[in-house]
Amino acid sequence: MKEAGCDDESTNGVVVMVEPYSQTEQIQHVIYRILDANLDRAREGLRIIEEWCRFGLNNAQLALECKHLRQEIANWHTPQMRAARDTLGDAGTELSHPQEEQRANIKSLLQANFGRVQEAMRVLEEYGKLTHPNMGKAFKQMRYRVYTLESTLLGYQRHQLLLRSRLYLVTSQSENLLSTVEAALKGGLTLLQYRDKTADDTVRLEQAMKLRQLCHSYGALFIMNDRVDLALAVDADGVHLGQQDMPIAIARQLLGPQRLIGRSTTNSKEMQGAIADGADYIGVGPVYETPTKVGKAATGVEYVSYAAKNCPIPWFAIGGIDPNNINEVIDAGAQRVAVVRSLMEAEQPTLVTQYFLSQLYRVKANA
Ligand SMILES: Cc1ncc(COP(=O)(O)OP(=O)(O)O)c(N)n1
Ligand SMILES: Cc1ncsc1CCOP(=O)(O)O
Ligand SMILES: [Mg+2]
Repeated sequence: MKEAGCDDESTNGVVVMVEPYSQTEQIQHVIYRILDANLDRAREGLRIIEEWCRFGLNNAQLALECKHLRQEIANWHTPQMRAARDTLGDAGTELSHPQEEQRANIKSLLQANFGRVQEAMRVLEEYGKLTHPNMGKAFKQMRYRVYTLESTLLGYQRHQLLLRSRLYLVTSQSENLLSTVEAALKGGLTLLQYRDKTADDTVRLEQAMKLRQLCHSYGALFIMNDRVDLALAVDADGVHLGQQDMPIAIARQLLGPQRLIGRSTTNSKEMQGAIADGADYIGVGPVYETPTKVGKAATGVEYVSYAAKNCPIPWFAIGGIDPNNINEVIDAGAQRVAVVRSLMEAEQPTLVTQYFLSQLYRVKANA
């Protein structure tokens, strides 16, 4: 800010005090500087997000929304705001937080930039109200568009990762729960379901939270078995629901469109129902009888062949699948499988994961 009253000019030896900037002008100048800095900040953040939508996800629609937002922001950037810029005199240019120097992965890079854009828009909304009657309203609307963009982008990334996942580990109770899961993640696992039918909710919550963090640190998806409430509580990527669990429509209302919902199916009728209800993926089985699901009749590989010909959404053959019969399941048409004991009871879960994946990647994915 210019110091008030310090400018003077000499005319014919007579010192004439130049009218200092009025207080109103000084404040206006400061507001323009704030608006200028935050208009730039919002555009820069959006550009970083746009590059990922365009080159990382090949998603023209999301990239276009970033571009439209950037253009709309640019329309508010007036010459007076640009003229108020004083980079050398800006005490904030040297300030940076250690967290800004590090980004663990794309997810945290995107999160940081969404945060930056939303913060800048909030500043523009508030200070904009002092400058133009419509600026506050315009930036409020844009801020909500950015929230929607963030949630759409997250949902899109989840679906993409689901499509890429060939192996699904469903957990069982184990003293080595975390180390076994981590070993599988090291072998390339990208999809995990936490399943514990008997533990207290306090234990489930604690384990689910740890597993979600672990999965996300490896860039894998984390799904909660049976419980929509726990899925929300630990910010899971989705939930797996059986035929006796909550109806998909209600789960969808609670979870929103961006989280994944899986459904168990044992026959064509259940498969068609799950698809009609909007499941993101289905379980197909138990293919073989299994002590993990006592009393549930095996469907045989015939149902796997039926799914291969008729299921348009991602599906996972499940039930009694192990390294000895995986090729029989693949020959029946499976491209994705889910297992419990084969990994939870493996001596070397990393190697078994790698073996399963090597077999499953031999076949091309359709859905
Ligand atoms: C991938 C996958 N498929 C099927 C199931 C079984 O779900 P459900 O029938 O609800 O039985 P429980 O797992 O709740 O005992 C599953 N969990 N995952
Ligand atoms: C939960 C579930 N649903 C159908 S089969 C099954 C259990 C599969 O376990 P395993 O891989 O140990 O046979
Ligand atoms: Mg269930």
